[in-house]
Amino acid sequence: MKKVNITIVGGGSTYTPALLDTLVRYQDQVSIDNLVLFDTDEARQREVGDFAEVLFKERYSSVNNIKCTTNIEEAFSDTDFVLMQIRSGGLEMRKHDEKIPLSHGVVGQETCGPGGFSYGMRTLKDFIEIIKEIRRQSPDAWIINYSNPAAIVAEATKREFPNDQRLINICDMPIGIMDAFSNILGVSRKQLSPRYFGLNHFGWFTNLYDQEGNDRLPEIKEYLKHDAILPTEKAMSDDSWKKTFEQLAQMTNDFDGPVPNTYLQYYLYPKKIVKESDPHHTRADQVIAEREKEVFSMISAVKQQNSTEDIEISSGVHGDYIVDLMTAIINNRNDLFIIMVENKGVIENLPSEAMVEVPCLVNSNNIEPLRVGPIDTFYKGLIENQYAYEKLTVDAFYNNSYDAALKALTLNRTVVDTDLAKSILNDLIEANNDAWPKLN
Ligand SMILES: NC(=O)c1ccc[n+]([C@@H]2O[C@H](COP(=O)([O-])OP(=O)(O)OC[C@H]3O[C@@H](n4cnc5c(N)ncnc54)[C@H](O)[C@@H]3O)[C@@H](O)[C@H]2O)c1
Ligand SMILES: O=P(O)(O)OC[C@H]1O[C@H](O[C@H]2[C@H](O)[C@@H](O)[C@@H](O)O[C@@H]2CO)[C@H](O)[C@@H](O)[C@@H]1O
Ligand SMILES: [Mn+2]
Repeated sequence: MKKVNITIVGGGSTYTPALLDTLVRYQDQVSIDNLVLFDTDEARQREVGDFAEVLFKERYSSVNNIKCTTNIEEAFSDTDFVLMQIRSGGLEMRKHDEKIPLSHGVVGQETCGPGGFSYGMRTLKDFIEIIKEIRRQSPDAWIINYSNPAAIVAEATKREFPNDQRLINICDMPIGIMDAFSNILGVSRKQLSPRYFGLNHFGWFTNLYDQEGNDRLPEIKEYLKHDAILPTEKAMSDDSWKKTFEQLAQMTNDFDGPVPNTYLQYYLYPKKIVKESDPHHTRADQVIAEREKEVFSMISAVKQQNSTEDIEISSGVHGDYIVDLMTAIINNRNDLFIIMVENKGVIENLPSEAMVEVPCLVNSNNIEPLRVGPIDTFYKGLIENQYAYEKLTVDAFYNNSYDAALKALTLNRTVVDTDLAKSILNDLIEANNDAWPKLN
């Protein structure tokens, strides 16, 4: 098997230990030569690097070299795969993204509404610079991006790198949802083949075929008429994720048609979401107190005993999905993944240039979207509105345009009112300061 060099950008991410664990578990499918962790936060990355040393020495010792660097010029030479999971501004800035909109009575969320807008403006600044450097050092590397807000990132990267066929934006939410569905159906997720359409964090399942070709989605819809579906993953076992999955039942029953992604709750029930949010303690506070703390305690425990034995390296679909995609490319498998791609007629009655999220067949040379065809008025209307918001956000970034930013936020279903959009935007500008381009 050909050996590959892998770089993880956001080496200090809370998701990196589980991703490394997945790479260890998949060593019969992907053989690693050199592994690089790149992060701007040296202390944070050192911790994950120390963890990697112990993990690989114990369970994957054939890896030639593991390097940690904060020097971007050292990160990408001769790399084959770059896996990206950066959080520009960290969880501290996520608090502002969530709390500022909530202080105005608007949904405060990591990737949706004004919070996603704010996070997007920060991310693009860092992200584009990193991709340029990757392409300077390793023009043929595959770049698989998880960094959020993925919809905004995908729209910007399409504009900035229009001919780059090896830059892939993905999200694990659809398969996180599929895991929960497969649990109800008693079928493993990998035996289910989804049909899905929309934008990132803004899509719907239309079918869920099993290996005999039967569509099992009607069973899910029937189930949701009287029972809630709960997340299956440990990473999603807390109350806020349970609540999110519970809302899926109402969303599915309120509208006749396909089954929505859980993220649609922020757009379809914004008043309810705000009412149930605590503007002083948001998801960012919870992640800092829980996931971040747990991951770094786990690392301390591994370092202390110099072994991973009997220590649970909390994993979920996140690591598996990115590595499954990587191995489908390496091994030319033609497997199906839900990916963000340029529409180009896949969803017949949406703009050709929209970055849609649809099932695609992936092999060593191609990412081939499955045709969706035309979609119904309700979904078309929602998606066109949301895509206009995404485009204007990217316009605001590239043109340093306050006007485009105001139009983006006014269009967003979580805001709507212009005066409200203006107040939120002004507060976000102040909080983000130099982390955003200056808007004129
Ligand atoms: N697409 C998806 O479905 C999906 C799923 C889960 C997480 N995510 C995303 O993954 C990312 C990581 O999440 P997290 O909770 O682990 O965040 P985190 O803050 O724990 O980790 C992110 C890491 O990125 C580093 N970083 C920030 N800016 C950087 C830059 N310019 N260059 C290099 N490194 C940089 C930080 O120092 C930090 O170590 C976020 O963007 C999150 O939204 C996406
Ligand atoms: O609020 P957070 O930081 O816990 O999560 C936000 C992310 O939520 C989704 O990711 C899920 C993922 O789908 C699931 O498989 C598991 O790994 O947990 C993640 C959440 O912890 C979403 O797709 C991401 O885009 C969000 O960043
Ligand atoms: Mn996602």
